[in-house]
This record gives sequence, structure tokens and C-alpha cells, in this order.
Amino acid sequence: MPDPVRLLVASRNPKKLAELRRVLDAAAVEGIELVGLDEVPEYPETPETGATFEENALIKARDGAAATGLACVADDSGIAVDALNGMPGVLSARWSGRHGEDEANTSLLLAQLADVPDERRGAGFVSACALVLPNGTETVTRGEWRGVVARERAGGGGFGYDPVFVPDGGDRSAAELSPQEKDAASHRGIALRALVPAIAALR
Ligand SMILES: O=P(O)(O)OP(=O)(O)OP(=O)(O)OC[C@H]1O[C@@H](n2cnc3c(O)ncnc32)[C@H](O)[C@@H]1O
Ligand SMILES: [Mg+2]
Repeated sequence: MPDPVRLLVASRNPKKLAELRRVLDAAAVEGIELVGLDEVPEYPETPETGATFEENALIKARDGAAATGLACVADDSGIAVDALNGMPGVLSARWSGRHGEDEANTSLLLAQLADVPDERRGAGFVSACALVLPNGTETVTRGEWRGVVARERAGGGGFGYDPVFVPDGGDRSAAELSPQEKDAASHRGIALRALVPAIAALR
């Protein structure tokens, strides 16, 4: 058996990282070893200031591939709310001002939508996943998960806006789904599964 190909999974969000690993593991691509950012020397990271999810995912994956010489996969994601003309979008992680403050971000979104009636609370989680190879080859995929923004939080699973996002076709929030249920339907699950053929081709 040849040595496994090492694939860097570039995310600083432990809960998102766990989802990335779960979906890639479930795809059971043999001969690929997933490597986390804590297993490679630290490298400077370009700010995620792209105008689109695709640009930001590429920023993260290009940094990882260039710094380590490994193939690198990265996700950039967020929630696009219809009544806010697609915002927070690429600003989802820092909607309340600071990067990664889930509680404050969710509270602000609920407050902004307080007067929006039930029939206009549609939203979509969006994920762009990028795979960048050391030779410069780039592949980007996208997934979307439609639902509505609830009026209050429910559930303790997931992360980010999950407690206030109720996916279409059910009445539970994303934070009330099992990890497997979330992976099967989610934006990131869709985008990552679309990337699997390109990952399998690394071997
Ligand atoms: O950039 P990395 O290090 O991967 O981790 P991050 O958490 O900063 O991730 P993003 O920059 O892509 O920001 C995505 C934000 O969108 C939200 N988000 C994305 N996917 C989500 C999901 O599945 N459930 C809930 N919120 C999600 C969440 O608030 C994240 O902070
Ligand atoms: Mg980020």
C-alpha cells in the first residue's frame, strides 16, 4: 500500500472542523489522511475579506496549501436572510462586530427580524468548499440549505446560527437535529460531498 496522501483541513472553528472531518470520513475515501491546523506549523492567515463565500474559501485553502505544501480543503459559510437582502452573508461570523461571537451574532439577527412576519422569514445557509493542491489546481463547490429564521433559540447541538434556523420540511431547529441528520441535509454536507471526487483523485 502506498503512503496515504495528507489533506490539510483548514478551519479554526472546532465545531465546523468536526463537521468537515465527519463528512469526509463518511465519504470513506481510502488513502487520504486528514490533518488539522494544530498538526502543522503555524502560518500567517490572510483575512477573510472576500466579497463571496467562494473567494473566502479559496483564500483559506490557498494559504494552507502554500504554507504546508499539502493539498488543503477549506469552507467558508454563512446565513443569507431574504428579508435582509442576503445579509449577513459573508459577514455572518462577525455580524455583531467581532469574529466568532455566536451568541451576540444570533441575538442581533433575532432583534433585526423582530418585526418580520412569519411568511417572510426565509433564509439559506450557504457553504463554499475549496480544494487547493500544491501544484495550484483549484476546485470550488457550493451547497445551500433553505429554511426559516425562528423567533427564539431551540436546541443545544450544532453551532453558530443553528438554534434559530429551522430547515424546510420540518419543525426542528438545526441545533435539534442529530449530527447525521444535519450532515445529510446541510450546506456544508452538500458542498463537501461534491468535492469528494476531486479529493479521491489526489491518490
Ligand atoms: O473560517 P473558519 O476558521 O473555518 O471558521 P469560522 O467559524 O470563522 O467560519 P466562517 O468564517 O466560514 O464563518 C461562518 C459563520 O457562519 C455561520 N455558520 C456557518 N455554517 C453554519 C452552520 O452549519 N450552522 C450555524 N452557523 C453556521 C457561523 O456563525 C460561522 O461563524
Ligand atoms: Mg472564519
